[in-house]
Amino acid sequence: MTAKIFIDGEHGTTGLQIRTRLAERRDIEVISIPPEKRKDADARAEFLNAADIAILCLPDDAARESVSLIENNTTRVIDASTAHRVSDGWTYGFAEMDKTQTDAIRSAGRVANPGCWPQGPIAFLRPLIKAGLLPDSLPVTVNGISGYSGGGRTMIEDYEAKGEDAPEFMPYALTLKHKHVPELQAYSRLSGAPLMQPAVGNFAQGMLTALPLQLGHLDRVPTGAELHAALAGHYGSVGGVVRVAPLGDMERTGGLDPESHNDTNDMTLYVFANDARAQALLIAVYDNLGKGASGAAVQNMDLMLEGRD
Ligand SMILES: NC(=O)C1=CN([C@@H]2O[C@H](COP(=O)(O)OP(=O)(O)OC[C@H]3O[C@@H](n4cnc5c(N)ncnc54)[C@H](OP(=O)(O)O)[C@@H]3O)[C@@H](O)[C@H]2O)C=CC1
Ligand SMILES: CC(=O)N[C@@H](CCC(=O)OP(=O)(O)O)C(=O)O
Repeated sequence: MTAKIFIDGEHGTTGLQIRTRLAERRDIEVISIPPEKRKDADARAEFLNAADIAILCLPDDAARESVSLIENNTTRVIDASTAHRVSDGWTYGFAEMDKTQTDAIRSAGRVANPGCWPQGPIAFLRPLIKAGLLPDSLPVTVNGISGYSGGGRTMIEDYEAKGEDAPEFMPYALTLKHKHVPELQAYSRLSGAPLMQPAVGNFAQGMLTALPLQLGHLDRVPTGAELHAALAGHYGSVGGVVRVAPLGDMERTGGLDPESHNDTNDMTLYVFANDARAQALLIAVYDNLGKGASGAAVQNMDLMLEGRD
């Protein structure tokens, strides 16, 4: 039977992107709530309970409300918000992070779609810690830049109103309490909280995340080639959409254009290193609305459909 998909928040930034990605699909039926009823809890409950998979593209509180409105045990959920990413009973929707994660998503009833910022750092840290090349106690700082669509409708309207007067590069999360720190720590398997220093740029879409690593204090310092080989081995064996670029020995590269992966679900991991100084720099490039949000949601939906009885 054709699976019924309900996108709660279909008219927002993430929801619209998912709608577009599903537009040509004939193997599923997207059931859409009339726009004027999109905040009517009774109407949402009806659609949520009629769906085989509900994809929540809502603010956190509304996402929690949607889950509470589901009264059956047949509607499966993908939540794109931050509400359930480290909650019991939820499967983290980053398929490539472990060999077992794809199967876990296939059979899950509740999938938390990852935040855009943590995905790059987790893509590096989880396999490297697992391989024993980095300790879980490593002090980690993440920086990077995202297009303004990462802030949803309000930020998009704000940047588009300012046009060229909007700041080109604006660091934020200055309280050092960014909402993605808990999932980044949990799924990287770090023992301490990473320090996140995100920034938003005056471009709509696309992002990169960077992990500069000082490794000189480690008992055993991994070389850049070892870090690269471990990542290439991991992503070569898990399948999926994460690709490892050849080991970088260059002053600069156009591959690090944060907009270069726009409208795809791809992620490319770059490793740069100065072994003599025991330093490495790990950079991930992806689309905040692709692998960072809507692309990952569709990837997770497809895995869940494969896992249907
Ligand atoms: N943009 C991005 O890059 C990413 C976003 N996310 C997450 O996805 C979720 C959606 O974000 P995004 O699409 O950017 O946000 P938007 O603000 O663009 O869209 C949110 C949508 O939800 C609707 N909405 C708000 N409150 C309610 C409610 N109580 N009941 C029903 N609908 C409601 C909004 O309607 P209205 O506009 O009329 O208020 C809007 O259509 C958020 O949790 C966000 O953090 C995750 C990863 C990346
Ligand atoms: C540029 C910008 O503001 N980006 C958003 C993150 C978008 C995102 O991933 O939000 P979720 O946690 O809902 O997944 C921020 O840093 O708050």
